[in-house]
Amino acid sequence: MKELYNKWISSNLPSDLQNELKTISADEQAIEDRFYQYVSFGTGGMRGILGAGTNRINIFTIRRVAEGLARYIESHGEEAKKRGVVVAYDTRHFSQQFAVETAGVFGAHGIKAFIYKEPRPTPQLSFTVRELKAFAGVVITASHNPKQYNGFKVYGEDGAQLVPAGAKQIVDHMEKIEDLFNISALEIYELESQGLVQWILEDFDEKYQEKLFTLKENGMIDRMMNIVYTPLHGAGVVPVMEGLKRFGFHNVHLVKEQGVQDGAFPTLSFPNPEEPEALQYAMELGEKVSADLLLATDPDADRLGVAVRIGDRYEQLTGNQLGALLLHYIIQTHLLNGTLPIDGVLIKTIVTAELGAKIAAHYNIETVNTLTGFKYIAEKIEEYEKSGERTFLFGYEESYGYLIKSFARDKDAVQMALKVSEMAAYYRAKGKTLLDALEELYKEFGYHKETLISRVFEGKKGREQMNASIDHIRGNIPAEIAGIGVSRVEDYLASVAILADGHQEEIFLPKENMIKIVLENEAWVAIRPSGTEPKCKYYVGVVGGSEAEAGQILENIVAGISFN
Ligand SMILES: O=P(O)(O)OC[C@H]1O[C@H](O)[C@H](O)[C@@H](O)[C@@H]1O
Repeated sequence: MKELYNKWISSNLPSDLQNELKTISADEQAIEDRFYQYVSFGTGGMRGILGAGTNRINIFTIRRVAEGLARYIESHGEEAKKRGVVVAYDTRHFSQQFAVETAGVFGAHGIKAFIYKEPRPTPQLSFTVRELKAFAGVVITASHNPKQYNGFKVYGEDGAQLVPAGAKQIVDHMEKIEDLFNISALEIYELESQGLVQWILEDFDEKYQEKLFTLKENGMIDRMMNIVYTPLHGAGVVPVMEGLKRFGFHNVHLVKEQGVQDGAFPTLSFPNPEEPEALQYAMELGEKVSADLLLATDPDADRLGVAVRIGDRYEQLTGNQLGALLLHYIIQTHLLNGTLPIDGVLIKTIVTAELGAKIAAHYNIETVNTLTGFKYIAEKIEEYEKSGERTFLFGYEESYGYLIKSFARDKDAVQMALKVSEMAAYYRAKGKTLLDALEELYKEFGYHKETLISRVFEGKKGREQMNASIDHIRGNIPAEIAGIGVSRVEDYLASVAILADGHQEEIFLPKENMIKIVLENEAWVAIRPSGTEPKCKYYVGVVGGSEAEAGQILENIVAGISFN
């Protein structure tokens, strides 16, 4: 470890990295943490803490992944190189610099880069890859992680994040790179003079807006809806504000403090719309202006958080709730317009609640479940589009990711900010809030309640402990939880589901270290290691005949799970 450290500190490093390494010269643990591995390439590409070392995000580890991707593109021939790569970035520290660095590495391979001049959302990048028929896409972002993080997401030619098979090829190329201080990268003036870079912005803003506008449904809806929007210092601000205006919403209030693009995220510690803290400024402004609806997008605007006014306070919706509401609304508008496809399909992840699936079934719409990660939803969209087998209606996951129109192939918080506003206005015109609409769904399909419990397992040792803990669960499946019998156990690593009578069914999904236990009362518990954070995630979902009953069942099940 010390050898690597010495190699780094004696290299020509930018001063911030040099200083960081100097200050930890006597701290073995800090050195080990920075050098014991390369930042891994997981669920959403490469994501990690900014700083010096192989296990940090810095220009060298960025060049390494860019080089791996460049070699992967090269392996697909001249045509792929010419089609090039679209590069976008969010507002984080170093995001723009890393984007330019990435283009420099591509340039050294003769691969053309189309770079956004300003921070733009991840779904806009996805759209642009498709629009330009580029071979790949990159977004420099760490999504909703805190300010200390950054990362590198990779997109394929269909505009979707790479699934493991593609990612593995890039990792194989990365592993063959011997010296990360020796990766060639062209300077920007060289890229420009050789025609290897094209800056993009307004044209694609406009094209994206035109596509977004296709989401707008006709009909009389209440345009006076009072909306507060916060981009949480991120890239959502331009397209969301413009899109809302074009949709006809004029009573929109931007949270000014968080409308400022700033990678320090000075007003909050987690720019994650799942966190109640992320909506705090929006709630304060909402109270001042009496807003009906609060919207929050994360720094790369792929996730959307929503809160609804109830009396003198705001209630935040969960991803499961908003997903179910959106699906129901989409189906209703299709029914009104007579456009509901007979082969329509809802795509959701296995850790997403079943309310959406029940609504879909009620309207004879099939639900397809995928592994966790929007990339798997996108993979299915592509598959159905190519085969013509089914018509994509809606895709969503509990972690605040949703997509309606497939011009983007990642969760799109911009599409959703517009659609949720339209949906809220539609209900408002009927004298209802989104919470009223949700209550109606609960009455019809049962009160669904979910929770997510995370246990942190830091470092190398932590990962081993976490895997051991999941293995332990796998080997000791209980016969009941909180007195309720187990009816089905799904082991996604063994690709098998075992029913209470011992009957077995094969699971046709890629293997993943995940277990789902389904109980006799429709409740379920799923356990999986996070692919983006050092955490083990326990997802729990229940159904009850009333809000109180569902709450009680949930409480009992959580108390009945043994977290060893
Ligand atoms: O649960 P993790 O592996 O940490 O991933 C966290 C989230 O990352 C992305 O946003 C994926 O699209 C989600 O499906 C996933 O829930």
